[in-house]
Amino acid sequence: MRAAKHMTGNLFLVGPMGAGKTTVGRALARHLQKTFIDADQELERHTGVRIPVIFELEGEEGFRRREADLLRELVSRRDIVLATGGGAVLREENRAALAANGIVIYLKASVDDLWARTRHDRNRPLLQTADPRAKLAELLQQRDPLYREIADIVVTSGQQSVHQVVREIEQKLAALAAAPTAHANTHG
Ligand SMILES: Nc1ncnc2c1ncn2[C@@H]1O[C@H](COP(=O)(O)OP(=O)(O)OP(=O)(O)O)[C@@H](O)[C@H]1O
Ligand SMILES: O=C(O)C1=C[C@@H](O)[C@@H](O)[C@H](O)C1
Ligand SMILES: [Mg+2]
Repeated sequence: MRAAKHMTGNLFLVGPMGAGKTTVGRALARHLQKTFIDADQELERHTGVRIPVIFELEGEEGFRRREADLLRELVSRRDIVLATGGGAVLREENRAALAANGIVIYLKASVDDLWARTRHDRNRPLLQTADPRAKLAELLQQRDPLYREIADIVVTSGQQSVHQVVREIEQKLAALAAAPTAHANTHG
């Protein structure tokens, strides 16, 4: 029998800052005619301020609490493509909610690609350090096992175009649908 997570129509993108969750997620949703939601943008819409301001006022802990509250609500939706924040997998509660309520897609990229894609953007408070490239590498090392833990599909976005990444996701989704139990993670 297909697990409940396969029946929700939900696709959850996880992965580090700059992997392309927002960009690929939007294109994937358009392609599959699903509703696109970006968790970071939803938080900004709810609070009326940018993410660095939430970090400034409430610290990372406050941001994580808001993120977990929002995710709890979003995973109950149906037929959405959700781009999660890069640190959404840190809380066990979030990982369980994502794994149980949709197909989880881990978007991977090398540290060099992540750095190239994030270096000019100042909306990522965790990268406002003396050595943001080293921070990206450190975060990836810490979080890669957490992304993998809940991933049904892993896609490397590397040098591929957004269109190519969407096509690869679509192919891997088809393979998963043909043999869901062979790929299902332990939360399914
Ligand atoms: N496959 C790709 N090829 C080239 N550039 C890409 C690709 N995917 C995303 N980008 C670019 O990389 C930058 C970061 O992408 P995006 O904002 O989608 O990442 P993200 O995973 O959502 O990051 P965050 O977790 O910080 O929200 C954007 O400028 C985007 O246009
Ligand atoms: O990797 C992270 O911890 C973060 C990634 C972004 O998507 C935002 O959620 C925020 O900047 C924190
Ligand atoms: Mg994003």
